[in-house]
Amino acid sequence: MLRIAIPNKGSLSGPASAMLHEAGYRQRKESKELVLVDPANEVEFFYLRPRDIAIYVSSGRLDIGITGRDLLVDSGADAEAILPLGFARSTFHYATRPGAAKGIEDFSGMTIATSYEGIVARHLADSGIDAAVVHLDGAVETAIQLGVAQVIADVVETGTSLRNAGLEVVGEPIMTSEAVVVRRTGATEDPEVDRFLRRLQGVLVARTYVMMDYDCRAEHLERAVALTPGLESPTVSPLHNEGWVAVRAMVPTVDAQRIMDDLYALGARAILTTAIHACRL
Ligand SMILES: Nc1ncnc2c1ncn2[C@@H]1O[C@H](COP(=O)(O)OP(=O)(O)OP(=O)(O)O)[C@@H](O)[C@H]1O
Ligand SMILES: O=P(O)(O)OC[C@H]1O[C@H](OP(=O)(O)OP(=O)(O)O)[C@H](O)[C@@H]1O
Ligand SMILES: [Mg+2]
Repeated sequence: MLRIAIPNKGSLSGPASAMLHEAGYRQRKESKELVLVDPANEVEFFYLRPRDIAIYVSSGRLDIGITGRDLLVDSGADAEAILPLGFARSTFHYATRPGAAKGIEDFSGMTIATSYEGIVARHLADSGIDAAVVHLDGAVETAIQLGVAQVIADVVETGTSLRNAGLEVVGEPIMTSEAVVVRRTGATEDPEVDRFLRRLQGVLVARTYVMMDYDCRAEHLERAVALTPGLESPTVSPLHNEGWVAVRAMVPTVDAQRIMDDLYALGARAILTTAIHACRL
């Protein structure tokens, strides 16, 4: 039975459970459930703190887990990201009060508050900056107002928390992050893990693509197919009306409306898109 670590709280928890549910796995009904067996799919889910997940996986006690790339790097655990999942996207930045530092080189001698000491200590060492790091569990933006630090290093998504605290970003992003599936570094191939990854990839594709069907005149087919090349190649079937064909291809959801306009302009008709609920490519 595959043993999988899942975030039990925070920004990663809801979207991770939603994705697993979409992939056909049982998920817990209430947040106090910490272990859940899904016998039909032969998996066991362990709901753990996202920060601890890479550590459990690197120990070999659990086969794989879902966590943030930043949490994986911060932990220093012997685990690697094997599939990006496209949610909990964020960047990791230094920030100060306006004018307190022109660049990160001005941080020497200052104190930096963060929940991600591992990332920050390594970045400072790599940049040759001698600054003190103080660990805080959260709400790090307030550390400057309360005089605990002159600089913070924290996750930024919309930037609202920084703005509300009157802070601004200094320097380039230290890293970008999103939810990832992690596995112990160098773990051997496992068909059960591959099946799990294929299911999640199916959800990612279903979320990113729609199926498009349309009819067009045979003489316009090449130009139409150039607009809808599909993932491998579109399906083309003859229509009862001579000189017309029906075309079916997957297209990226974000481009669907523009492609429909372009197909219509080419003379295609009965242009339909339908959602993909699940797939294996
Ligand atoms: N506002 C946000 N938007 C997107 N991703 C975020 C946001 N805040 C945190 N993350 C991501 O979520 C992960 C951190 O999850 P974690 O549960 O430790 O923190 P949290 O979501 O801030 O919850 P908590 O309230 O427990 O601090 C990291 O990968 C981080 O990049
Ligand atoms: O750029 P934004 O959209 O404002 O998002 C970033 C904020 O979200 C997270 O905080 P969270 O609300 O999880 O609280 P925490 O600081 O206690 O972890 C993160 O730590 C930042 O503070
Ligand atoms: Mg947080």
